[in-house]
Amino acid sequence: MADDSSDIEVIPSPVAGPSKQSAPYLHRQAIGQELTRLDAELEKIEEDIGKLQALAALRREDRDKLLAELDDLSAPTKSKGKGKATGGTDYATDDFVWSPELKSKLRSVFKIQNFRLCQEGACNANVDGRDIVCVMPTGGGKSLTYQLPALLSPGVTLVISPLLALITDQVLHLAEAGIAAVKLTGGTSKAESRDIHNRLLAMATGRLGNEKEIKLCYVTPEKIAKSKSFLSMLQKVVNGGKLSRIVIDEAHCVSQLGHDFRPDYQKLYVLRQTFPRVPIMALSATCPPQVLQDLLKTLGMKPVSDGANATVGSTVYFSSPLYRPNLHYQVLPKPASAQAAIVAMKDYIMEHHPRDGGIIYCLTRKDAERVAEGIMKESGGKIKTGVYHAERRDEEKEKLHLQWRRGDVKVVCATIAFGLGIDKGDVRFVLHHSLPKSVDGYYQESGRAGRDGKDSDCLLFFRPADFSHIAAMMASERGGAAKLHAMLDFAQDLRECRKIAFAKYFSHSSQLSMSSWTTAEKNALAPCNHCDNCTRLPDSFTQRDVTLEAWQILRVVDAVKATGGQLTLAMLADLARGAGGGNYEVGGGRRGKEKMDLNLQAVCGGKVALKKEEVETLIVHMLVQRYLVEKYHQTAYNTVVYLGSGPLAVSLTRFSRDRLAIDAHAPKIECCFRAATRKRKSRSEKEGSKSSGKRKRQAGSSDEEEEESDADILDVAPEENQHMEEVSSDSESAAQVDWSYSMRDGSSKRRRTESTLNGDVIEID
Ligand SMILES: Nc1ncnc2c1ncn2[C@@H]1O[C@H](COP(=O)(O)OP(=O)(O)OP(=O)(O)O)[C@@H](O)[C@H]1O
Repeated sequence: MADDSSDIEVIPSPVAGPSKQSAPYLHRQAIGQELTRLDAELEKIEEDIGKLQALAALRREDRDKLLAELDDLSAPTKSKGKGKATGGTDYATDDFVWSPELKSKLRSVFKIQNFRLCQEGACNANVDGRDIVCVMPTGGGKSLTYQLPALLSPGVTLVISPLLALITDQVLHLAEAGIAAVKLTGGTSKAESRDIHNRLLAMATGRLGNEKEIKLCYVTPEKIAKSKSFLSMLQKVVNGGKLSRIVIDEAHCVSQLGHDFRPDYQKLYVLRQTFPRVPIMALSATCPPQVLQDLLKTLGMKPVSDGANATVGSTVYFSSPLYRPNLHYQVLPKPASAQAAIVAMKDYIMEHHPRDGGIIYCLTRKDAERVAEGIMKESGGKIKTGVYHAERRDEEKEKLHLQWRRGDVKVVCATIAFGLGIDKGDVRFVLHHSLPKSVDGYYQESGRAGRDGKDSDCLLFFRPADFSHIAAMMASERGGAAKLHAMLDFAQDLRECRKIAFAKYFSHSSQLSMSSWTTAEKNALAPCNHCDNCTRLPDSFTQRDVTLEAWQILRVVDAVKATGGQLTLAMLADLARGAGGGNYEVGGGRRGKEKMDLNLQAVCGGKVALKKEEVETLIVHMLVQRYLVEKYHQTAYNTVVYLGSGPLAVSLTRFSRDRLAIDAHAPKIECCFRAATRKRKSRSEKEGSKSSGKRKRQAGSSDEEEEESDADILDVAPEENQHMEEVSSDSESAAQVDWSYSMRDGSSKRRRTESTLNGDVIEID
C-alpha cells in the first residue's frame, strides 16, 4: 500500500492566482490554465484510486485464501484425532504432531507425569491457535493449560489476572521451573518496567533471539483498561507476530451476571477489537450459562463447540467436573466463646495436621488477627501463623505468601481477600472460623485445599448465633439475604451429602448443569460417602416435629412487635425459653428504653421446651423457610438485625395451639438437632490414629471410632444443659450465662462466660 501510494504524483497548486489588476482577458486565461491543471490532477488521482482499489481487491483475495487455509489447518494439524460425527476436531487426544513435545515438556519442565481431565485438550486447542473457554474447578489445574502451550509457541503469552498475589505467585512458580515470565503491575518498578518493555519491543522487531524471549507476561486488567502506552507497545508486538495468545483468568469477572463482576474486566473487549487475530483463552472456575454468553459477547468470541468435537471458527469449550473427591467436608458446632473456638481449631490442627499447611478463613480483619494470635499462643508457638487481609501492605502480603509457600508459616488466618488463585498445591486443610456469606464463596474458599489432588479437609465451624453478625455485614448486599439463607441451610443440614448439596445449589442458583458434578466414577446425585453427613451415625442427631415450638416463637415475635419491641436472634431465643425472666426491652430514642415483661403462658402457653442451641437452630431454620425474616435497623454505628414474622408465618399462626396438632391444614415443621453426648475418648486413645475425622467415620470404621462423631464435640451433657438453663433463667440481668466447651480436648476445660444480648462474649472465669 505504501509503495503504491508513492507513485501518486501530486501537482502543486499555483502559489498565487492571477492579479486582479491584470486585464480581464489575461485573468480569464490564467483561470483556464489552472482549471486544465486541476482536471489533469483529478484524472490522475482517479486513476490511482482505481489502481489502489484493484490492489485492495487482490489483497482481500490473498487474505481470504489465508483464512481458508488457516481454517483447514485447524483440522489436519494432527495425524489422527479425527472429529466425531460432524467432522469437528477432537482435541482430547494425544495424536497431534506436537503431542510428543507437549508430553515431554510437561514432564521435564513442570515435573508432572500425566494430564488431568481437560488439560490435554485445552493445551492442544491452544497450540492450534483456537479461541478457548475452559471451566475447571478451583485447583483443577487451569494454569497448565496455557503455561505449557506457551513453551511450544513462538512469542509471548499475555495473561490477564485479577490479583497481585496471584500474579506474584505464578511468576515465582514459573521462575522456579526456569520459564521466562514477567509481571507488569502497579508494583513493578519503573526500571523493571522499562526493561520489560524494551525486551518485548526487541522481540517484536526480531532483535531478540528465540531463546531469550519472554514466554509469559502477566498484567492486571487495569493495565489493559487504563494504560494506552501498554496497548500501543502490545500493538507493536502483535505487528511483529510475537503475541501468541491472550489468556484471561477468572474470566467470569467480565459479566455483571456473575458473582464477582469487575468493571475493568468489561473493558477487555478492546483486546479483540484491537488485535482481532490473536487467539483468546478465557478461564474460570464457575461459569453458568448466562455468564458464558455474556463473556463471549463482551470478549468478541464466537459461540462455543465442544472440545471433543470442535467445529471450524467456533470457540472451543472445555469443562471438567466441579466435584473434587479428595476434599472431605465437615460442619462442626462452634463453641460459644471466642476463646473456646480458637482452642477447638488449635486442637484440630495439632491432632490432625501438625505439620501441614492450611488456611483459616475469618469474617473480619480483626477476627483474622485475633485467631492468628490465639492459635500461636494456645499451641505454645508450635503452629506458626500469619495474618492476611486487605489492609496489610503489599510487601507484607508478599512476604507472608513466600513464608507460607516455604512452610515457614503453617497457617494463614485470613479474610476472603486471601486465596483467589493462590498456587499452593499442598494446602491440607481449610477451616472456616465463621460461616461464609454464600455457598458460592464457600465452594471457592474451601476449594483452595488439596489442589494437588491429595486428601484434604474442609471444616466449617458453625453456630446459629453467628447469623446476626454476618447478616448485618450483608445488609447492603443485593440478594445477600437469599445467599446467606442458602449457606445457613447448607450448614444446618445434618443429612444430605455435601456433594449433592453443592450440586443442587449450583444447578438451582446458577443453572449449572447437574452433569458438572458427574465424574467417571459417580453420577451427580450419587453420595460421596465420605463427608460428615454421609458418615454420620443415625443416633448422632434427631429429627423432631417442632411445629408447636415454631408456633410459640412466632407468637413471641408478634407479641413483642405489638408492644413496639424488637428482637435479635439471641434475644428471641432467650425470651422464648423464658431466660432472663421473660424480660425484654422496648422503646428507645428520646424516651429511652424500658423493660417489659412477657407473659409466656398467656402469649404461647409457656416456655419453648428446647435447649438454647436447639432454639437457635430452629430460628435459623424458620428464617430459611421464610417463617421469619430479617429486619435491618441502621444505628449511627452499625446495623442491627432484628427478626420479624415472615411471609409464611400466618400459615402457622392462624391456628390456635390446640388446633395445630389436629388440623390437617396446619403445616408441619421438622428440624434436625445434633445429639449431645458426654462420651469422648482420652487424648492418648486418639493419638493412635492421626487420620482426619471424616476418614475415621467412613463406612466400615469400628464402633469405637465412630463414637467420635461430631456429637462428642458438642460434649454438653444433658445435666449440664439443665444447669445452664437454670443459671440463665435465674439471671437478674439481660446478660445470660453460658458454658463453653472445648473440642477433642481430653482435659475438657470448661469456661464460664457471660454473653451479652448483642452477642459479645466476656470471659468471667
Ligand atoms: N496434571 C496435573 N497433575 C498433578 N498436579 C497438577 C496437574 N495440573 C496441575 N497440577 C497442580 O495442581 C495445582 C493447582 O493448579 P492451578 O493453580 O493451575 O489450579 P487452578 O485451576 O488455576 O486453580 P484456581 O482457580 O484456584 O486458580 C498446582 O499445584 C499444580 O501444580
